[in-house]
Amino acid sequence: MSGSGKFFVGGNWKCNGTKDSITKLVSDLNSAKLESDVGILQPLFFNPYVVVAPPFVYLDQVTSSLTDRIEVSAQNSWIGKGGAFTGEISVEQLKDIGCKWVILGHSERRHVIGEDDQFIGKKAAFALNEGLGVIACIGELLEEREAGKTFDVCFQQLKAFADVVPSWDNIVIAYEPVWAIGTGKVATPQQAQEVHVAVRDWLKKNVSEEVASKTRIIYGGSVNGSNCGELAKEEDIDGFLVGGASLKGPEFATIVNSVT
Ligand SMILES: O=C(COP(=O)(O)O)NO
Repeated sequence: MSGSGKFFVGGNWKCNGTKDSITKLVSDLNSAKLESDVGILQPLFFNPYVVVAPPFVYLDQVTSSLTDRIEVSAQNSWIGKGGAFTGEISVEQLKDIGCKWVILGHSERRHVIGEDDQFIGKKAAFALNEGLGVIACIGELLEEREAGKTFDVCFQQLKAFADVVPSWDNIVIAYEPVWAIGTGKVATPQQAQEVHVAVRDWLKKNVSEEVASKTRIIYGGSVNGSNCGELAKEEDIDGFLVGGASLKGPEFATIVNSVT
């Protein structure tokens, strides 16, 4: 744990759920025992910072029913002010319904939808300027890792953020190797730690020592209630961005509490 004090656990629900299933998931989360409950002073110190990211259509349902121990994130946002942009959701609309965060640059936006580094970077800059926190995703494809290009790819994606963001104060970096997402093939603690160290070192060399030390770098890719403990022990793993396991309230609570 190196980042700014608090372990950060995000739940990326992706394109999953129905009104009923999300009502049940929210109920499970509201009744879960989370380490962050430990005393009101706890949030000032080392404890999980918890965020969940529902699909757009359920954001209002979740923000209006979820315990205030957990903050809500969008899974994407538009690159500028609202207006004639059919199908897009603006940052001001997300803030209007109580969103505090937005996930940007997720590999599914990069490799399924086709968003490029610069487009993602500009979205992040706009969201940050408008007061949302950004969970900035980076990560390599299997063939890129096998070609020894993991660091090159991650640094290129990082640079696209660094070139345009106004500040790093409200950014959490999520390292999510694409080959580990949804595959059950979780990175080993050593594999994840190696990239997290390289990312922190890149921040130190290209942004500042202060940003490098305070920015939380979280891991995503097949995290579950069984493997989270070993991963959480790594010095530079500051939390998780959880996909599939975040759709199961009790298991997500286990992951949140893995920091103890
Ligand atoms: O995409 C992910 C990880 O998904 P999984 O946990 O299902 O591998 N987080 O944003």
